[in-house]
Amino acid sequence: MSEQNAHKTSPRNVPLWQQLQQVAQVVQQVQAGSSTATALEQVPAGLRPGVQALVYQVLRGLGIGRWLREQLVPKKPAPLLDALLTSALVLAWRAQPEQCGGHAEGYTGFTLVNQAVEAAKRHPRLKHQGGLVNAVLRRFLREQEELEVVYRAQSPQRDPELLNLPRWWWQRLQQDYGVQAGDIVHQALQPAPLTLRVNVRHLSARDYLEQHLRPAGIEGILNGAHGVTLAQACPVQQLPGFAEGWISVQDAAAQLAAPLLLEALPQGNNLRVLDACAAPGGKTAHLLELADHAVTALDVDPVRCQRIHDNLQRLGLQATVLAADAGAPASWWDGQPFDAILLDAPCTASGIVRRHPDVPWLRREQDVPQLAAQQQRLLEALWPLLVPGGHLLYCTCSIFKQEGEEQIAGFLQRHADAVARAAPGHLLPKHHNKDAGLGENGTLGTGTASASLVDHDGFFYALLAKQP
Ligand SMILES: C[S@@+](CC[C@H](N)C(=O)[O-])C[C@H]1O[C@@H](n2cnc3c(N)ncnc32)[C@H](O)[C@@H]1O
Repeated sequence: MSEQNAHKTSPRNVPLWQQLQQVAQVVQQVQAGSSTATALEQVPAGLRPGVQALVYQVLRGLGIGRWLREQLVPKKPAPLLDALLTSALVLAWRAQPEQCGGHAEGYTGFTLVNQAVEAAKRHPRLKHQGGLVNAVLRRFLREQEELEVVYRAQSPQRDPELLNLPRWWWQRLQQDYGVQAGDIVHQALQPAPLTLRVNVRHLSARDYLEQHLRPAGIEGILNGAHGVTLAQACPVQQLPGFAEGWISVQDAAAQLAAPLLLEALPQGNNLRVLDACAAPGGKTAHLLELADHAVTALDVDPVRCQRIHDNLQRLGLQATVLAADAGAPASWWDGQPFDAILLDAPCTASGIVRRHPDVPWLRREQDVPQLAAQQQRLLEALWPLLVPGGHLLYCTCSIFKQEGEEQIAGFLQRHADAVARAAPGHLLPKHHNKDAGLGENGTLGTGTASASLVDHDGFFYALLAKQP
């Protein structure tokens, strides 16, 4: 279920207090280190879409929520009560002065507070805390203006949104991007739209939009060479041609990978292409939609390899799928060099916070150097597998420079036979209809490939040619 429409499919007769109980449960688990997706699996299916929408809204305001809870209840409550109070405070804060926007639309701050109190009273583990929840939230309603003044005064640039990410994250963005950091946070805290990749083996993105979506009453815009971004998200299974393999869900920045690599290759078919970190197979499939090459799709996780199979099957495409560690080629490589390698390396995912607002709260500061070391290990292990004259496209869905620009600068220093070709470098998240003017950034970037993107996540691309 996409986020945008999730609340609309919730049964209207589910009272808010019941949803808030589930929200508190999920937020408690995320605060304890679980991903939102895993925590949502325990929510009854009928409640899940609406609960997900509220949870995402809470996560996008978690910095404010935690601060408010600390002001109002300085001694940290037990985890579930803490999660209920924090969630209710975020939603009520967002509702000010009278009405809550976004996914909790239609609820006033007073309704939210009443329903949060009800959620506590009717919960077996919180029923004795109803009085406390009532007192805390009503005090918030009385004091919210003063609280906002204090919070704003101590926020970087007096902008409360900037602390809706962990402080170390904000500091890293400032270190990497200086004055642009604030814009990046604002873009990252917006919900992402649903973007489709159209399979050009069947039809063009324009034909799909004009001949299939619009006649069905579904509005969208072209986004990049093969992308369509929908005005309103909906379940993809309901879209024309999904079962037939016409479309896949893929952010527009991720759709740059396959064309960037293929455009660097000589004309012809059946070149040996390695997709080294391939699951669930989005970029593998795009490569195969665009060209007839012999693609090996590798992933260390056998369960995720099954998803590559499933995706290729739906799209009617074929690759050799291997479950193996790309960093240990001795265990899987047949000794024949590859003409091209795509390394979509594991990373912090700092570029896709729009879609996964739990990411900043699950990551720890020390993950950045650890993942950078893993990326370096993969680059070093794969470079010898590339034929002289071949190309390696390195990408991550991170905007942290240690995982992008700095990673590649170090690689180029260590490898005299590697040359950086034109590639977008760091792409910063960009929301359609926002004129913040964010675009490419970084010394390695050229920006041409991304010029036609109207909305996309943050990403990094570097294209390396191996000197013959
Ligand atoms: C960013 S995701 C790849 C997304 C994929 N390229 C797509 O477009 O659908 C990174 C993947 O790297 C895999 N991975 C992590 N370490 C790996 C390793 N040492 N060897 C191979 N795959 C690895 C993870 O299991 C994960 O599926």
